[in-house]
Amino acid sequence: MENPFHEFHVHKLRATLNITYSLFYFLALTFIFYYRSAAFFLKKATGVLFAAELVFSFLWAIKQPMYWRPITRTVFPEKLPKDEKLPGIDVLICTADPNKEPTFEVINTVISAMSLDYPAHKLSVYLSDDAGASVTLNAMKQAWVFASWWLPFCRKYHLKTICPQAYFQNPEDQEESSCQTNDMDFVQHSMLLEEKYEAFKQQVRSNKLSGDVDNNNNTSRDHPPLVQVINENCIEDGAVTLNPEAGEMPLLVYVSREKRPSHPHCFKAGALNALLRVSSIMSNSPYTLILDCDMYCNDSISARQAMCFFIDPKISSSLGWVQFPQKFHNISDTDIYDSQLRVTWPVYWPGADGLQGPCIIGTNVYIKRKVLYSINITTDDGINLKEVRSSLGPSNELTNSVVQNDKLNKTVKDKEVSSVMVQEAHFLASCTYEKGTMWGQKVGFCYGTIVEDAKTSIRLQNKGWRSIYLNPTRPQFLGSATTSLNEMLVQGIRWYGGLLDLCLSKYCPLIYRPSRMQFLQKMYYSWMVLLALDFIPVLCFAIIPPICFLYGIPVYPKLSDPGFVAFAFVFVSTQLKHLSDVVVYSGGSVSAWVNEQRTWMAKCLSCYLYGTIVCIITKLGLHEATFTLTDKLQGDTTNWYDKGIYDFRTSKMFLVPIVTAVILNLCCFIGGVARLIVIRNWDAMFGQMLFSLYVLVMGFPVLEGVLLRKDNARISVSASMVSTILSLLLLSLGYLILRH
Ligand SMILES: O=c1ccn([C@@H]2O[C@H](COP(=O)(O)OP(=O)(O)O[C@H]3O[C@H](CO)[C@@H](O)[C@H](O)[C@H]3O)[C@@H](O)[C@H]2O)c(=O)[nH]1
Ligand SMILES: [Mn+2]
Repeated sequence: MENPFHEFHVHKLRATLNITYSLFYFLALTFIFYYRSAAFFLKKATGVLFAAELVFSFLWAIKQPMYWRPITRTVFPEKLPKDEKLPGIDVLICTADPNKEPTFEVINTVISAMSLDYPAHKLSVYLSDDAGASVTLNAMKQAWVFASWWLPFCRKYHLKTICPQAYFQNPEDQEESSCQTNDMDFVQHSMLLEEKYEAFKQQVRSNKLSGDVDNNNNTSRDHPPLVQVINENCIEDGAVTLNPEAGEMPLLVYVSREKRPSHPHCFKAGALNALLRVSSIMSNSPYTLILDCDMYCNDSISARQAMCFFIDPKISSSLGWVQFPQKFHNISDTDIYDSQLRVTWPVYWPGADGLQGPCIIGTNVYIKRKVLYSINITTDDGINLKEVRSSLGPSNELTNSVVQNDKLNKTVKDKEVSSVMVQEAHFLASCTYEKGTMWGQKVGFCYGTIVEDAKTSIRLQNKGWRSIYLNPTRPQFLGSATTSLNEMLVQGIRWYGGLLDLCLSKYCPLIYRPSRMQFLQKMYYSWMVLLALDFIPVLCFAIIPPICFLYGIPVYPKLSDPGFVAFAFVFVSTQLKHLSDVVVYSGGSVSAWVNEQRTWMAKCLSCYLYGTIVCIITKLGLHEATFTLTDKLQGDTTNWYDKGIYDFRTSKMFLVPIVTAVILNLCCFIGGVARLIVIRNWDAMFGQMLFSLYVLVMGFPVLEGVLLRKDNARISVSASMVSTILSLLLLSLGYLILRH
């Protein structure tokens, strides 16, 4: 074999089918344009529809390259060199609010990262706590004690489920491990650990109850920096005692950067940059693993898997990051909101991998440290010290470590972090440190956005850094997905609004200069940042054809007209393509496909629409961008989600466009069919009738929520009223415009 560590496979058949499909689709679109421009001046309605079709086609076109070279990868971590030869890794984890992000879960993420199968002296774990909460700090200390028992257990039995909470909650995971070892010793050891785990859990919980007072919102926005190395020296007596035979443990550091109301804190990017600096002067590993606090390591092997690429001399010099997918532990069977983003991981991201590499998605990603320090890819010949210093800021320690790191894999790994170092770390975590430096611009994660991951990726890929996507069968990381309509919409507005905002800046992938991105890769990135604009065609298609149907105005060719075929092809094949993405490539069922269609329509009509609006008013300076954390506490919302019933308890504003579209189509469908029965021009109106019917089928849960349901998660009467009034307004407006 040519390459010992990894290999990849281009799905040639899939690619060929996709390219052929794109070609036919393109021809159909061309015909539609021809048809529309011929009839352009004849009717008012088709003019707007034509515009919507143009936007639709453009968005379709920029998405296509993602289908043209899908690749999947396999790694052989067992062939990696000996442990001494492996480079160090710093795990950087962020948390921001102990009330929305349960401390015990955050701590489980930390422990799972400490338990990665990697030499302990080459692994360091840093937690950034933006709230500066003492509960979190205390929990870290307790975690250290518990880890002193947990880590040897994981090592001894080569545990895969290295996150304690997951291990003790899922009996199958324990069984799987015991099958591997199959001995009494293991069972006893596991029971001992369970006792320690329960005690640890109680301790963290009771701490939280007594510690609530000091975690109000004020302290979270206004607190001094605090950096503390967690080890046996800072442990007070507790319910669990330290394991005297723990063996070597990874370095564990708690970092709470300084926050002051007068200083912008730049959300997660600010937190990560502080972690980058602090970790630089301590462990200074050449690689980092970025994790959200709600994403635990679900397997111990990911670090070695990532190294299979970084260590390969053929690709390592231009490889910036290795991205793993975001998978979730709280997905129900029906997954009505497509919370798992089903198609993204087996279809889109392998496609992006074939085009010089996927975007960073903020978590589950191994990034080469030097990439983030903006040291040019090509600088083999010396670094300009002065330049480095002026961009990194006044700390000499930091400059030195960065330069060292770049020269060779000289991981100065001294477990004894000196007090001088800790003092310097406080300086690096202060909120004035970045003043006058390049942090957030050319160094570290980018500021001025709420999607720091996408913006940073665009910057780095334009500089020529490549990336790799690895999607192993066993999910390496599991997180908590948003499982209520409200959470999903709030998160969606943040994502898609934030992405669109990039497109209206110099970071727009199509115009960014200078750029080393290839053309198809630019298209992939444009597709991503322009996702929100899908709402334009969907909104138009949901309103214009049905209203015209009601008033008997044809907007599509007659059924007997050959032109009908082009429209029918586009509509039907779009559905079939998506169906095949869901069923053939993502292992979903037909009902999963229906759910995805529904979710997509709901997203278009609310989060894409509002994301665009928020983006525009932010650009106009009428609104300040904020990072609204997702709620990781699963209250009674989970119940509805698990039962597969839509939970419509969200703001009226989000619901109204969705409900209006469905009510409008219902009215138009009933009225239109009545008219058809009288006038009998089926031939001319067939397309429109079918289209409205489709909207109604997809919108059925909405109709149910308005008309049939009596529970408290139904669509509120007021939302239904507003939507009905709005539909009537649209119908009257349509009447005025179309019939006069
Ligand atoms: O001021 C902040 C805000 C957020 N976070 C952390 O950022 C992470 C992501 O926040 P979350 O509420 O979980 O948002 P998600 O929408 O789930 O995050 C997704 O989207 C983000 C970009 O919008 C990416 O950064 C994330 O990696 C990606 O998982 C969490 O660990 C937070 O603690 C901070 O540390 N400081
Ligand atoms: Mn999250």
